[in-house]
Amino acid sequence: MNEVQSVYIHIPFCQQMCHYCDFVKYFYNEKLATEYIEALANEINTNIAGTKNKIRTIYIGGGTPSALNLQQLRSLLTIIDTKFDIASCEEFTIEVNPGDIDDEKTKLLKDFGITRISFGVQVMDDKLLTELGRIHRVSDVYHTVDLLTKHQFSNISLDLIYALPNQTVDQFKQSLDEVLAFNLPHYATYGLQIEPRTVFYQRHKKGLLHRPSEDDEITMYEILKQTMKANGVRQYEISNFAKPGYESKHNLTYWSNGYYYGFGAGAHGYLPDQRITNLRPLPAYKKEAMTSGRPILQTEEITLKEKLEEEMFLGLRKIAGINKQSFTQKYGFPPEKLYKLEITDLVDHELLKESETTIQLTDKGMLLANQVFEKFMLEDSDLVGI
Ligand SMILES: C[S@@+](CC[C@H](N)C(=O)[O-])C[C@H]1O[C@@H](n2cnc3c(N)ncnc32)[C@H](O)[C@@H]1O
Ligand SMILES: C[S@@+](CC[C@H](N)C(=O)[O-])C[C@H]1O[C@@H](n2cnc3c(N)ncnc32)[C@H](O)[C@@H]1O
Ligand code: SF4
Repeated sequence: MNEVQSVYIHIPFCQQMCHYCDFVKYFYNEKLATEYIEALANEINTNIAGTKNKIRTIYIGGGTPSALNLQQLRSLLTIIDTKFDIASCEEFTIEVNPGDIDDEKTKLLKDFGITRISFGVQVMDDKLLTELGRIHRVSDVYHTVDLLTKHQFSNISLDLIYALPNQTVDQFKQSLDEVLAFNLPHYATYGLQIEPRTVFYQRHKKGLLHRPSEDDEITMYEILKQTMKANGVRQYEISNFAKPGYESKHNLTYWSNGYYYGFGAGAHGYLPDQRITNLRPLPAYKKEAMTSGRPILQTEEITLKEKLEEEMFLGLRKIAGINKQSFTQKYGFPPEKLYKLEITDLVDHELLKESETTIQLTDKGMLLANQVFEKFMLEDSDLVGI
């Protein structure tokens, strides 16, 4: 599909700075956030002509979109509602942090046609939450699930992080059982990454972070996969699990190498053959968004070589893997034409499995995904004669 399917909108404000997080975010401040929504409106209006444009998915992420106050949320949703046809949109997600929404905010989200909530829980243990620098507590999780249910939100995705400092395998199991008891249709579960520019990174460098062993992390991932399966929540991506029909359509745009707009500070977009990265610092973003409406840090042309590499890295993240026929339709030749040796080698090492129709990661391949993806990097000379 050669058209833009999705819209991502970034809200870079949080009530807290979690110790592990390096996404684009600032402490929430009412004035700053109001100015930001104005800048965002200008960026969207400059880049999207007309009104009620058809789009398959919209995702408001952050930062913490639910940190905005009622008026700011209303302004944001009004801009989106003017520019995009929400009624025909297949999935409209907003990220919500536990304890951040009340009756009024939840009703507003419902009234504006939001269909999916991505809920940032991380772990069901007050001590571990405190150590992560989170401000919510387990009781907030229960309260927010009740509120969402009361307002008839049923398409909820819950985020967990595992392999946290001081977390045992048993504690992880307990968190998993507790969130599965909510019986939600979607769970995203990430192994903790230690990112530069975070408190955890500094502690890690000083040897002060007590992370679980690699074996424990692998055990947690295996428990995760087994427990989800036993509960009828199917793995459809390395870190994502859903009941049938609830796979995230927005994220599937990313993993299918589809096109999307990215609006807001630090957001990235992928438009036909161009990757666009927005300015990250808030003052620079605001200034440019208010003047030119194009607050862009860089625009990169995506060459065929990069497109093919990304098709493989992103496609293999999906449990369904790469469909050879779809690949051939898109590029005019099958993946084996370019990657025959690599595929054979990875199959021999039990990192990939190949059938007539698909190429997929094995369970072992999922644990070593980055090593697999590396093998699909190309040299310009590989494309000669293609
Ligand atoms: C950037 S956050 C935004 C959503 C929301 N503010 C929250 O905190 O849940 C999106 C998700 O990324 C994941 N995440 C962020 N930093 C991470 C890290 N260093 N390692 C693993 N997962 C991380 C968390 O699960 C989080 O829910
Ligand atoms: C880590 S994912 C979590 C998705 C969630 N588990 C779900 O299934 O809905 C979401 C985060 O990725 C980042 N993100 C997603 N799309 C983005 C884009 N186009 N530009 C910049 N950041 C993006 C945002 O920080 C967002 O909070
Ligand atoms: S994890 Fe979420 S709430 Fe915490 S700092 Fe990152 S974006 Fe903000």
